[in-house]
Amino acid sequence: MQSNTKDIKSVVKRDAFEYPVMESFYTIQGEGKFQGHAAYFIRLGGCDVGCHWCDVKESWPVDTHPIKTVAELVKEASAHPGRIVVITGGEPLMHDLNPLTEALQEAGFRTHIETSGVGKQITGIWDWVCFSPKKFKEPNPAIFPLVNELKVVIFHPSDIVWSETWTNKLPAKSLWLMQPEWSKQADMNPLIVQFVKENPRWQISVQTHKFLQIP
Ligand SMILES: C[S@@+](CC[C@H](N)C(=O)[O-])C[C@H]1O[C@@H](n2cnc3c(N)ncnc32)[C@H](O)[C@@H]1O
Ligand SMILES: Nc1nc2[nH]cc(C(=O)O)c2c(=O)[nH]1
Ligand code: SF4
Ligand SMILES: [Mg+2]
Repeated sequence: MQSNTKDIKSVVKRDAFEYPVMESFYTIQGEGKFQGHAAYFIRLGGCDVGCHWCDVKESWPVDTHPIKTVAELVKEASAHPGRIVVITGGEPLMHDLNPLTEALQEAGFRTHIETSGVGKQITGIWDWVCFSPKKFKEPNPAIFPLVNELKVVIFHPSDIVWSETWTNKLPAKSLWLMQPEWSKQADMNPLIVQFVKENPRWQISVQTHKFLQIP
């Protein structure tokens, strides 16, 4: 009885936990292994990594976005039939993702994250971790054993060589993807195609949602 009361209290507290949310939307995962699958995206505000080619710079401020609770986010996601929730940003690891991911999994969702790995702590319970390291800020090495897919954005030919510096840190089963920076496709695609043909452990990820003109 005592412990039951305590459990209810901790769930109420968890469901009241708050996040800054730039936007949330039901769409098709455009990138990586789950490309083509329906998913609910939650884009949290806040990022201090500073990628000059970032396609969502509006997400960078941490304190200008509407605040939502775990309960509100789970309810919104539950309004759609898809059972994957992708937590992205901004840099989602700026926040404690344990309350949100715990509640989402309890509600029957798969929890996926898009992250640069930059954060003091690696929080959350994950079914799929997409790790996209950046030259502009070192990731927290605690993420390495959790990585399911490495996704390196290729802006310059030197990024192809740099991509290979990450692979030996990651689980043997992880997928290795190169994704052309959106504005550099004409120059980077031929190089990536050539590289993957010669190094078939690697795969290409393109931002298919942008071709489909969906969020
Ligand atoms: C906007 S970020 C948010 C999540 C996290 N901050 C990160 O960088 O992984 C989501 C994904 O988009 C990629 N991305 C951002 N801008 C891009 C661009 N201009 N071209 C290609 N990929 C891009 C990131 O590398 C990341 O894999
Ligand atoms: N459709 C769609 N797929 C995505 N995959 C990763 C995205 C992201 O911005 O994290 C993204 C996005 O913004 N839209
Ligand atoms: S880490 Fe992600 S959100 Fe932050 S600037 Fe880079 S691409 Fe954008
Ligand atoms: Mg995006």
